[in-house]
Amino acid sequence: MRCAGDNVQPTLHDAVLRQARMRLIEHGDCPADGIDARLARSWQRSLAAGLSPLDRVADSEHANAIDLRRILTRNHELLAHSRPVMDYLFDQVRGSEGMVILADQRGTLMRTLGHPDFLNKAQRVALTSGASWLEQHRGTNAIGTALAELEGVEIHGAEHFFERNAFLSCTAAPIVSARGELLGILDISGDQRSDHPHTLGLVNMAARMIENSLMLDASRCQTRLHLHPQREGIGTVAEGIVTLSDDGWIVGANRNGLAFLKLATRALGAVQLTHAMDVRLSDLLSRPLRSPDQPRLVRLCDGTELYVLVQVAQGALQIALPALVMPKLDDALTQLDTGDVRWRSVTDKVRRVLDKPIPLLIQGESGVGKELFARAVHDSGPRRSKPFVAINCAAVPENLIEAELFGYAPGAFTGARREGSPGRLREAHGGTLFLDEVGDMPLAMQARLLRVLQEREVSPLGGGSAVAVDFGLICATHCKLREATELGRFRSDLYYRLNGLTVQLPALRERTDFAALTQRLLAGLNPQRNIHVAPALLARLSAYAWPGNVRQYANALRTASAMLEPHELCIDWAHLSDDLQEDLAVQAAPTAPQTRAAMLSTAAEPSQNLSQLSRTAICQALDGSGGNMSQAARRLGISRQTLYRKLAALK
Ligand SMILES: Nc1ncnc2c1ncn2[C@@H]1O[C@H](COP(=O)(O)OP(=O)(O)OP(=O)(O)O)[C@@H](O)[C@H]1O
Repeated sequence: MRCAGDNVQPTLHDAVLRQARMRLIEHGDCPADGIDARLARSWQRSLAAGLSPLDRVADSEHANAIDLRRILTRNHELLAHSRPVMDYLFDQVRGSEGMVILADQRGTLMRTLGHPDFLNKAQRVALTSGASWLEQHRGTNAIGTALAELEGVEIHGAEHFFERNAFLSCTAAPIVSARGELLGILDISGDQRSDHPHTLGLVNMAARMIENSLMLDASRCQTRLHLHPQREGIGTVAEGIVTLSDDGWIVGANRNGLAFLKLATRALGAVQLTHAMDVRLSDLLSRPLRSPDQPRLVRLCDGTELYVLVQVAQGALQIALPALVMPKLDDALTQLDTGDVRWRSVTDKVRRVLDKPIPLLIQGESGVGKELFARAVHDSGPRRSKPFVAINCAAVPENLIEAELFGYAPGAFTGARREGSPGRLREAHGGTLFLDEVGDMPLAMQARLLRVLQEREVSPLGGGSAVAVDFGLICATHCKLREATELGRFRSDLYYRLNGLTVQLPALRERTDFAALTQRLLAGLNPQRNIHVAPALLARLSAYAWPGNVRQYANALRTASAMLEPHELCIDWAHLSDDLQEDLAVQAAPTAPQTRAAMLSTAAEPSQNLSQLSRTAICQALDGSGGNMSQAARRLGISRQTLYRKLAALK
């Protein structure tokens, strides 16, 4: 077995391998020494999955046509960017009767290109679209083992766990996104007699080409840095690529980008470029205006020199070059933007209507920040010096909402203030009226509101002359208002009046800026202290579903911050409340480090319900601690008593 980064070494000596294999078949165990450590780990994982070298694989490990179509649709971008590279790769291996394979992040084969002579043999061992090549289904194999080890691997002949795969020689490399998420696996397989020592290098390079192509496509509207220690390295497959948010955070990078800047994946979204490079952002971004296409020499903070070619996005110019281009755009909307793609696209749309009399309808689950966003819209627009009046339509009792909104004349009803009330709509005059949970407004009130919006004047309850009002209108709802109109719960004429521009804020579990958002929340909660979350915990938090969205997460961080000793700056398991610890523990504890996307997609698998996930996590923790209950409980982050309780519930 050879792995990425290894010097090309001779494969395992045949005799040692044969002996180890005999032991595997005859005694069902794997020798601790003599064979490559990664191979031993993989054989052990295969044994732990209950496989035996002479097994046949169940047909159920093959996606049906509908599932396969779903997988292909979900991965259409990966497939599109892989296609030219796979075709090129196939040209290179055509002579050696091999095949080129693309699998998704769960090891399901999505596209195979093969020599007709070899395809027949491949079909017999299910090297065909739809088949799962996860280690737990097919034992040690390049695709499954590359997924488990998250690096490029070669598996030759008898190194395969299943006897029936021993005629194969396979080489696979992971493909990861600019945010470090595992996207899929690229593989070259062939007859083991035609194995070539350079295949691992070829597959690794092809995977890098696919990653770069995906990244360049996805970052068309972002500021991008192309880096290399040599000027001529820029533009080659060996270049580093880094993307920046408009205010200078490093939000994406290919592997070489991270390596050149000496950063780990967890730095994405959490580190400003100026912390990695000894350069001012405005200086770096102004240079391309003067001399486009000219790389410049830049020093990292440790003195290392790199050539950098900058491709500037429009927004970044606005942020970084106030004097050169336009006034500084550091408003409330910018401050809320921590790099999530959907959040940013909502912000961009809203900016276009900021100074226009177009009502805004904000949709999103409870706690995603709809009111915060509405306030930021107000604070960033031309009405910012006038009042922002927020009314929660679900919270005001139905019999009071009319008086609350429209005001009333003196003595209009029993219990009313003697001097009357102007009502919240008039309070909002000149500024912005924010109607939260507008979908919960009683139908009678909807008719009155519609009249006010049409006539632009308010008549107080109990008489008095109508008063002209002028306000910007922002509404928010956690339900889809269009559906409420179809059910007759919301007037469609009012819906069309409110719905000038409708935007949907993403749920926390869908956001791609978890690390940056965490830093922003922590900075807001603890302005005097530079508190951060331990990287392993951050990965678990980012994989959690957060049903209460940012509200729930901000509260969890507030509590955890309060648990820190005065000298502590790092939030870890021990600082979380017990219920959150338990919630995090029941989400699957992966055997290999997985990324947020991989974990989310595992969580989204309908066949894996919560109790199955809980069972998996507990079994893995017990396995990993050799049955030691205290150790397993610590791994899961729960008490020993809770572990006993959960085990009893599983029986
Ligand atoms: N991007 C963010 N940065 C900082 N805090 C946030 C962010 N988003 C939400 N919050 C915090 O989360 C909490 C909920 O936000 P908000 O009230 O705006 O959500 P909402 O979507 O209007 O919720 P609901 O639908 O339940 O009214 C607030 O305490 C807010 O400060």
